[in-house]
Amino acid sequence: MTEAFARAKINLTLHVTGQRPDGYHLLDSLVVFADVGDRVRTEPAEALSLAITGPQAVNLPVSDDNLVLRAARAMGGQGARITLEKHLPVASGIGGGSADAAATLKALAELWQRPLPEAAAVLRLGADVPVCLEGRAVRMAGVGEILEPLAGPLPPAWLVLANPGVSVPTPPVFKALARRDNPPMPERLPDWGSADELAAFLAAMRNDLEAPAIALAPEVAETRAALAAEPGCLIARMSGSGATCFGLFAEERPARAAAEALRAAHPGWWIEPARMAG
Ligand SMILES: C[C@](O)(CO)[C@H](O)COP(=O)(O)OP(=O)(O)OC[C@H]1O[C@@H](n2ccc(N)nc2=O)[C@H](O)[C@@H]1O
Ligand SMILES: Nc1ncnc2c1ncn2[C@@H]1O[C@H](COP(=O)(O)OP(=O)(O)OP(=O)(O)O)[C@@H](O)[C@H]1O
Repeated sequence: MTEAFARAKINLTLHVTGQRPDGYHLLDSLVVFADVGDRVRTEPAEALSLAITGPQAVNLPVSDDNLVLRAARAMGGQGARITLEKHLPVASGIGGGSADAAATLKALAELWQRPLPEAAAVLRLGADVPVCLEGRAVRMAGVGEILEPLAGPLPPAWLVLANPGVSVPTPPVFKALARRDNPPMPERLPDWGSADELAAFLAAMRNDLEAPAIALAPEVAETRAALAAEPGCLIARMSGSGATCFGLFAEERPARAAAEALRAAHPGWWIEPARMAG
């Protein structure tokens, strides 16, 4: 049996800087990971099969186009019994499907003793799959295929992730963008010495998909404001194409307290405190 962890991907910034002739958008994004996610387990079997368990399984019926099965097919046509333990909300801007695809590639590469698919095939699974396969903080550019390491390690920090329970499909959010030629981040990213310094940098940056996402799902604005109002929250913003928002905290204790308070105030929301992972 092999197993891989599919960590949530968080876009601390997401600048949309252009559009390719094929319609895909050019991005400039500071991507980190949060220590919360799905689990992919694989066992040898004659045929390829998928079972989905876990608290979010109710929102993801097994289908042939599940990213786990698409990833397995991209690895070659052998058999395996795959179990996906689903914790991340579906279509929520934290790359759950992409993280599952990347975890499946890793778990099957080990089970089948085969190499990973070539970069183009990985990207075809989804724009976020290359960064999820990389699995550490990077500056992401192109349509998601250019991954630049950061100058130094990220400062220790905690994230509180909050999703108001609305699923937001990605294509309409890109479509609703007012401008597609927004400025990128500075050419050189600073070497942040603390969570406060990181927050100050983020405050001058953007997620360009936030305004179009709020136009489609106004709950995003409420979620961001609820996080921002929690004591110790240094900055709050939407991740990816939404609707999940993150709050950045310097310490574990206020992050956990914020998550508890938000759960009490919004029983229908998905809320998780997690260490920010570099
Ligand atoms: C918004 C982000 O989450 C930021 O990390 C990603 O760019 C989206 O990654 P993803 O969900 O893996 O995206 P895909 O499944 O490849 O694409 C979904 C849809 O999003 C749009 N899309 C995605 C990535 C990109 N660079 N430009 C786009 O315009 C396209 O309409 C595409 O049909
Ligand atoms: N294993 C999977 N987990 C989640 N969604 C999946 C999976 N396989 C296929 N999908 C489909 O992919 C779509 C996007 O799911 P995902 O959870 O990755 O979105 P997201 O969090 O918005 O991603 P991103 O941050 O990359 O935009 C959903 O509509 C879902 O039906």
